[in-house]
Parts: sequence; C-alpha cells; structure tokens
Amino acid sequence: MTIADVRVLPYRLPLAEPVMWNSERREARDGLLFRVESIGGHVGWGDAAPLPGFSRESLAEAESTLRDLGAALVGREIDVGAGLPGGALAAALDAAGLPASVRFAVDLALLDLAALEVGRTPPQVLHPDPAVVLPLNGLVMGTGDAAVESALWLAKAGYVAVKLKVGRQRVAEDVALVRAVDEALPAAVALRLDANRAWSWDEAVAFAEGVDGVVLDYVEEPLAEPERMPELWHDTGLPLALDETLQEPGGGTAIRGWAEAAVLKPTLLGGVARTLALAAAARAAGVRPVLSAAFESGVGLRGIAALAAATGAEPAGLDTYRWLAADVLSPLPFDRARVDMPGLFASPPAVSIP
Ligand SMILES: O=C(O)CCC(=O)C1=CC=C[C@@H](O)[C@@H]1C(=O)O
Ligand SMILES: [Mg+2]
Repeated sequence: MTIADVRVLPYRLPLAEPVMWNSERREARDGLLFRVESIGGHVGWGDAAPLPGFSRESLAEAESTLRDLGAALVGREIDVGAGLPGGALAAALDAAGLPASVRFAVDLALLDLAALEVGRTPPQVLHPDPAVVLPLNGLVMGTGDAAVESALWLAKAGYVAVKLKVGRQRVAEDVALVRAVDEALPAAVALRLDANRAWSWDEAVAFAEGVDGVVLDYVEEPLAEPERMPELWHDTGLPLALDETLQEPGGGTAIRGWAEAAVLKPTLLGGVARTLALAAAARAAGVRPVLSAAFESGVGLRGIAALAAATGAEPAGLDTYRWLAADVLSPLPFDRARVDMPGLFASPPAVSIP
C-alpha cells in the first residue's frame, strides 16, 4: 500500500472529574490523533497521549516527532504488514528510538490500516483466535465510604474485577478500606490494588499483615524500592504485579515467576510490538498479562482493547474511559463492564475532535 496522507490532530478532552498527575490537578486530557490514509482511501488511526508524571516525553516532543515521522511516511510504498511486529518498517522504527507514546500512535495507525487492507479486524490481524468478549477492570480513585460505594456500583454494573488505589493514606486506613471493600464485594469480583510505589518495606509488610485472609487478585508496584518485590512476595505471600518497572529500560527482565501479573500500558511501554513481546514473555513465565490504559482517547482505548483481545481475556484496565467527559469517537467505543469485540470493530471509527 502507498501512504497518501498523514495528519497529526491535537485534542483536549475535558475530564468528568479532576485527576492528579505529577502532583498537578488536571481537568483535561491532551493528546494527538495520528491519521494515516492509504491511496486506496483506507484510514488508520493512532493516539499519542503522553501521561504527565508517567511518560518520559512531553506533549510538545511527541507532537514534533510525530509530525516529522508523518512527513517521512507520505508517498512511501509499504507492505501491508510492514508496521506489524517483525515487519520491515517496525525494525526501522525500533532503530529510531521513538518516544513511547509516539511509537504507540504509529503502530496503532499502521495496524488499523493493515486490518482494513486485508479485510480483518485489528485483533484478528494480531491473533488467529482473539477474545470475543473482553471483560474490563473497574477503576476506583477515591478513599473511604465513597470508594466502597464506587466498588459496589462497579460490581452491580457487572465488572468482574475492581482496582483500588492504595498508598495515599496511612497503612491502617488502607487496611480498613481494603477490608471494607472486600466485605462489600461479591466473592466473584476480583480485588486489585495499586500502590504506585508508595510504601517503604515496613509499610508494605504491615499492610500484608493487616489484610491477612483477604483474597487479593494482586497489588501493583507496592514498594518505593521495587527491586525488593520478589523478597516481599517470598516473605508475605502477597500477590504482586509489575507496572512502572516494565516501563524502565530493561524492565522486561523483571518478569519472573514470583510476579502474579504484568500490567502492560502500550502508551508507556512504546507500542504494539513491544507490548506483545512483554505479553509473550509474561505468559512464558506463568505471569498474567493485563492490558491497561493511560487515560487515552477512545482511539487509543480501541487499540488497547485490540491488544487485550489478542493476548487473552484478562479483565483489561480500560475503565479510564469513564473519566472522559467528551471523546473523539462517536458512538463511544464501549460504556459497559464488558466489550463486545466484533461489535467494537464492526465499522471504522467515526472520529471527530470536540
Ligand atoms: O489499570 C487500570 O485499570 C487503569 C489505568 C490506571 O490505573 C493507571 C494508568 C496510568 C497511571 C496511573 O494512574 C494508573 C496506574 O498506575 O496503573
Ligand atoms: Mg499501576
């Protein structure tokens, strides 16, 4: 196929409620859509949305890199699979060392385009038998009674897993919150926690002792000293998940049998091929790959859903969608606890920037 036109379209989406990123209160989410059109008239969409405090690149860096790349792609003749894992263009993009969010946008647009060219859906391009129904992980941001109520609301709405943020209050308060949520939730709903490296060793051990008897699906990145996670698992039995560790250079080597899950965020990891490689490494080590969002627009979330469906049917961290008060997609790519994958990809996305 020949690339006829490439556009970089900045967006700013209002958030339904403010979120703290990088110790700053944000009321909107900024990102860039990457639109790639082939001479046949097919259009592939990608999303570059650096997350403040988590991404290494700024939005301005992402935008200038994406514009340069777009200019270099126009007029090029590429094989349909060139941008996919193992493809010729993928190797050149690897060598370019692009910012993670930029690489995700490019990978996603080329995957979208490849799917249209061969008459399949993106998950079908990535896997011969992708998941048909994708369960989502419900996200709870607050603490106290409000958090217990949100968790209950999510369970009633049909979410099969709920993730609570911990490490933002005293350990005793976190223990009380986790116990209250555990009591309120039906046993079939998995309880996940995320401490974002907030705890010292002693705090993590005190937490593990405090929640003894509570069945946890896993705790993401409990320790300020992340290299001690295997020791924490060994000493306490707390099931642990890797997240931030995987985003660091060489972080994939941390995927070992002690970990329960690997949380994979393509926007922060650097695209489709890298995410799929980490998912394969996780499976090989007996670690569950859990695809997750970094508060992208519907275009990015649609792509992460494709990756999740191609790597299994673990409840995916796409509930960030509920934080967007407006989106670039209409209708919404999903608004429930489960995504009907064939439905999501039944037609090309209708994109417009609000
Ligand atoms: O993992 C999920 O279910 C949703 C995404 C999510 O919780 C996060 C995305 C990006 C940064 C953080 O706010 C947080 C995380 O650390 O996992
Ligand atoms: Mg996390």
